[in-house]
Amino acid sequence: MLHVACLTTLNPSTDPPEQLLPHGEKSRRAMRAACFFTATAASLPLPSTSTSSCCRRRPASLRCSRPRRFGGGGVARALDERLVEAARPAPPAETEAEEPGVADGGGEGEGEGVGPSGAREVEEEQPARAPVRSRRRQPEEEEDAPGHDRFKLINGKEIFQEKTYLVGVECKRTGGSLFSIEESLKELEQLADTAGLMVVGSTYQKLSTPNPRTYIGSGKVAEIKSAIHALDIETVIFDDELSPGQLRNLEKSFGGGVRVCDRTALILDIFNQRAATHEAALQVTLAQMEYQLPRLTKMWTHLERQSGGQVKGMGEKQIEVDKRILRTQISALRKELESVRKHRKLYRNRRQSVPIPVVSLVGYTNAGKSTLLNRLTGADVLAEDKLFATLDPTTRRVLMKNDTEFLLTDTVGLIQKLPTMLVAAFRATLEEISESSVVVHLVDISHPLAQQQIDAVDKVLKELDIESIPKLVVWNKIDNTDNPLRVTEEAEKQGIICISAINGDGLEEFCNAIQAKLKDSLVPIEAFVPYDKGELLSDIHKVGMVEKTEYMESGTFVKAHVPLPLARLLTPLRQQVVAAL
Ligand SMILES: Nc1nc2c(ncn2[C@@H]2O[C@H](COP(=O)(O)OP(=O)(O)OP(=O)(O)O)[C@@H](O)[C@H]2O)c(=O)[nH]1
Ligand SMILES: [Mg+2]
Repeated sequence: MLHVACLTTLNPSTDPPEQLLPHGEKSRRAMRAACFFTATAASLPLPSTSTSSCCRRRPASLRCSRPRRFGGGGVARALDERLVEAARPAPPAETEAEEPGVADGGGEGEGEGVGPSGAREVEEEQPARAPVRSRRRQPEEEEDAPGHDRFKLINGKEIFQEKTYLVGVECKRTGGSLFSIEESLKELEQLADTAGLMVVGSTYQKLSTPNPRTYIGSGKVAEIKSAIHALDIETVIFDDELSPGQLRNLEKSFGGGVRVCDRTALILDIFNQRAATHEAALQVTLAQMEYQLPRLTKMWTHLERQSGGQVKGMGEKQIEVDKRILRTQISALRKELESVRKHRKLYRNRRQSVPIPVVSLVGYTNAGKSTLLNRLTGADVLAEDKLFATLDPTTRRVLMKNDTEFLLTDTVGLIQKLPTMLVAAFRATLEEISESSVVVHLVDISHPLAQQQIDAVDKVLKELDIESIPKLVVWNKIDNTDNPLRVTEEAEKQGIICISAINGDGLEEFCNAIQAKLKDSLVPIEAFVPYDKGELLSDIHKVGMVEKTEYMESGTFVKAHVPLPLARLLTPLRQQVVAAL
């Protein structure tokens, strides 16, 4: 079971969601705290998996280098605080409600280049508080609590829309980026929206190289700090992956409980929100833990402070303990994932024993893959105008007009700057693609960045090493283009099929093109099928292309193109041809 982990509510069963939100003047911060859920299986001991039906989740379980009093942190924070809770000595009764101190950080570049309101003052400013409890809002609270209108229902869960500011960097040196900085920020905004955040502003900076301490220059840091105050920002998201040190330094510079995270954490959070199966949940949790490992901070300096420095160095030691616990969890998760994968492989092998060719749908997120699968097979896969609607591959049978069939597999959507740990985590899922007979690269041709999206997908496909599999490029959403006729003409010139998965245009041509591609992957055979093996003949008709059949005294002579597994199965009958004729 995938636990819903409220950051300071370590046991959902003992902290029922009915517990009340604080309201009145505490409301804004308190609300952030109260909705601070993450569906990540990040608990100690080893997380188990399956989406919890539990109530409210905090949006974007975005990392935070240190525990906070309110809001903040998501998965990373859940891990941090869990580790603190698991290992901290029982406090005396009157101090029970105290926050376990804030980290001084530690790690590269720590504390350097911070703004005038240094981290320490900011930390001291934060008031002591009672442990944050997860709870549902009571109806009577709805109107009282300022910001109640910022709760949004996403995937059946109530998400608090944090005010978010986006930051990008255009690096002159690295160049070669598929997307311009404006385009990339626009996509980041879509990702933030998918995660349930409320984007209220953005900025970017052109740099020859990113600042190793704060990623952006000090002037930009100051500018963002002003925006944070002016717009009441709660979360700042960077468009590129930040180092643990950069994250910490930025949080210190911005101060005031503002959360800083990066695109990777945001994507991980969306995946976490959307993981619907055991395997997907395991994969996402593993990726999140691996992301978090180098970002664990020493949270134990509160002990050093409390004891007047007598336990100096304890924070240092504790971080090692925390890391060890996390590593143990990671290796247990890997083992669990391995066994889940073994099961799936068994299932796949069974599927391969039915010699129906498999066609994989790949493409940029939101290209319309699930819509196409649903349209062709009557499946009921979630298709919506959000990024990463699909995480798990779904396979369905498509019956073509001439009674031949193939299996169509919908896969997880791809995106530029896909976090490497996610590619690694989802490699096994993506490997299904490598076992298909044809790969369909579905493109949202109505998207202004269609070409960049094509290039980004090709880049990942190259990594998967599947170039030997016949590929069919299909332009989808033709109905959504300004000039469908001109686009179709252009497509014809390039031998590309145009479809509209939503209204069904071009689906017949699509199926014919699949059939032609499949033929490329079929093996020509001639076989003599005895009448008592009639089911083999019907398999040949179903999955192959029959050129000639001749009914003879004791069986049928057939000349056809069939998938390799079936050709193998027919080997003895192929040898009988000579004898039969
Ligand atoms: N106008 C138009 N919209 C489409 C078409 N096909 C899909 N859509 C819409 O595009 C959005 C995304 O569709 P999905 O099928 O979820 O896309 P996907 O490729 O499966 O997305 P991920 O699962 O995120 O990778 C939905 O709102 C669909 O209704 C089409 O042919 N025309
Ligand atoms: Mg989908």
